[in-house]
Amino acid sequence: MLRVAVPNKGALSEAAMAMLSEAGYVQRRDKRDLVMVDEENGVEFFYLRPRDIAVYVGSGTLDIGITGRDLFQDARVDHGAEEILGLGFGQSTFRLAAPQGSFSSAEELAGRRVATSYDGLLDHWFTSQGIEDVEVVHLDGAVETAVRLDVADAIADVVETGNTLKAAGMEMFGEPIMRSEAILISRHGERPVGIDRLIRRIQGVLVARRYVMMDYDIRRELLDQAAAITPGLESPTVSPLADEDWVAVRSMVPSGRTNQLMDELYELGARAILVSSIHACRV
Ligand SMILES: Nc1ncnc2c1ncn2[C@@H]1O[C@H](COP(=O)(O)OP(=O)(O)OP(=O)(O)O)[C@@H](O)[C@H]1O
Ligand SMILES: O=P(O)(O)OC[C@H]1O[C@H](OP(=O)(O)OP(=O)(O)O)[C@H](O)[C@@H]1O
Ligand SMILES: [Mg+2]
Repeated sequence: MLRVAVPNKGALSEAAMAMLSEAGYVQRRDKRDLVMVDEENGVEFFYLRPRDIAVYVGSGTLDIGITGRDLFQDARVDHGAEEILGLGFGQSTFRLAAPQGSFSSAEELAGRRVATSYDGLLDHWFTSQGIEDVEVVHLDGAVETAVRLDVADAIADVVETGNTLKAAGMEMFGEPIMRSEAILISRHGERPVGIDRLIRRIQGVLVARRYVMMDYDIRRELLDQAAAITPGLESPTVSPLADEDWVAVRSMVPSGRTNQLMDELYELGARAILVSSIHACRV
């Protein structure tokens, strides 16, 4: 059986389970369940702390898992596991922050103390930037309070809306250290049975979420121009209409651009433009 790691709580848990359910896998109903066997699909799901998932997959105990890119880089098991796919949820940035007016660039942190829960990631980043003698202070959470309590001069933490920092009287400075989202990770090189099918199913969910189906009618002589607006994944489907001067076109388009594309098509002369959502797909 394929052994899959799923975040058991925190910011990624619900969305990860929703994505797996959408991909046709059975997920646990009770939050206390640690393992769920999906007999029909030949997959065993293990519900683990997202921070630990990189370790399980990196060591080869589990075949594939969902975690955060920031957590994966923090765990530094890159030699054992690799990112296969960004999943488009759990988006955040990892940023430096300090009480208003304290610092304006990362370079000013040389010789200072910076608190974080992501010390592996932060240590590595300071080294890569050539910023020396930074004392990285590890804290388990609630990092925003570290400066007020004088265990650090600045912090580095996950920022989603920025509300937590603002409420703590802190401001961000410097460029983001990294941009994160939930990712699928697996062991380098190995392809256990069933893994390709799971990846394909997840890719199907991503495409179904990111694309919609667009249908329209267009005069035959304008088809090339219309196809350039909606090229589809491979190429649009073109069907004849009873009126030989017109054709019907069907194409997948990015869901975020639907209205712009409809405007462009209408202005070109397309009519009966319909948009429908994609329930599931395999690309
Ligand atoms: N608003 C957010 N707060 C925290 N993590 C977020 C947020 N949005 C996205 N994430 C992502 O979720 C992951 C962190 O998950 P989680 O919150 O479970 O970890 P944790 O903070 O270490 O755990 P806990 O808060 O339970 O101690 C990271 O990959 C992070 O980038
Ligand atoms: O930018 P925002 O939308 O405000 O979200 C980011 C905050 O959320 C997380 O904290 P969490 O609730 O996980 O607590 P923790 O710090 O104890 O992990 C993270 O550590 C930030 O503090
Ligand atoms: Mg947290």
